[in-house]
Amino acid sequence: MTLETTDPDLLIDFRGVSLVRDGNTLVGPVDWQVELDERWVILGPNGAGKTSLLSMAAARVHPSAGVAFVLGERLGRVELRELTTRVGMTGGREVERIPADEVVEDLVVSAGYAVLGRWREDYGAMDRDQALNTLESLGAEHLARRTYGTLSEGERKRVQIARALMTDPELLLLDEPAAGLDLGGREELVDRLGRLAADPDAPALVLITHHPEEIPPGFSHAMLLSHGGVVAQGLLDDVMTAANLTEAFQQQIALDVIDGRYFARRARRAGGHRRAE
Ligand SMILES: Nc1ncnc2c1ncn2[C@@H]1O[C@H](COP(=O)(O)OP(=O)(O)OP(=O)(O)O)[C@@H](O)[C@H]1O
Repeated sequence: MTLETTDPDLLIDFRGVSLVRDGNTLVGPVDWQVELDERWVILGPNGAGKTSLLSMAAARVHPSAGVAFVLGERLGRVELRELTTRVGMTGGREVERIPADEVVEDLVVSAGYAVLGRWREDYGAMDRDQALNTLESLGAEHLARRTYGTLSEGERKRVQIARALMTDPELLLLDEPAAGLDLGGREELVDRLGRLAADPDAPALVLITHHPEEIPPGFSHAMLLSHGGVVAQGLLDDVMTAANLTEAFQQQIALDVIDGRYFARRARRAGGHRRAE
């Protein structure tokens, strides 16, 4: 591949990509390729550069250095706005601007028109059906007539994902979708995202999380970031090791895999074991 072209099977093709602000490198240089049917998780401590990397994949910002293709278009050579409608993203600033009195169905259906808090008369029956189907796929169809402000945090997260899916994006980026959820809400969301990951018609997925417990079953690849650099990336099982997590989080981490899920904790020092009575 030349600097001007990318493999058509790659939805994200980053080569030596960095994002620099005020002289500080927030992330990079990163080489990263995401294929059509891949489901990626990006994991790393606070400030590692996860959101910075995702904002370039979302075509929200241009890289400061390197060559970046998103959905076959080279960032810097294409109007970012042309790409943003093809990439769904949740967890960005837009979420804070959702009016409390917005009806859930309207919120989801209006995604196709990239508007917030504005109900248009000309949404067709097909749009409404698609919105209800999308809500249903996330187990949220019963919330369709509720106002957004009355929803629990877990319900809001599912509605936000439904809104992001409404435009049939080719790539869906989820920035900490389980943040702020209680145990039940987290497990419900992990289950829904696992089903999305298993759906062959679903877009390619990239999910940011701080916690291995939040990686849904069916995710295929992972990238571990620390201090703006890549600690490891590749197949999920190869990347999710105690040694890699220990390096990324700069403390001794022990890791268990139970029912295809990862559970991490700080490793006990020898002799430090106390049994619960
Ligand atoms: N516009 C900016 N100017 C300067 N520094 C920035 C800017 N945006 C982010 N940073 C810094 O860049 C680093 C990476 O931020 P980023 O939000 O990408 O990390 P993150 O891994 O998503 O963190 P978190 O897990 O806490 O959300 C942080 O140290 C942050 O303070």
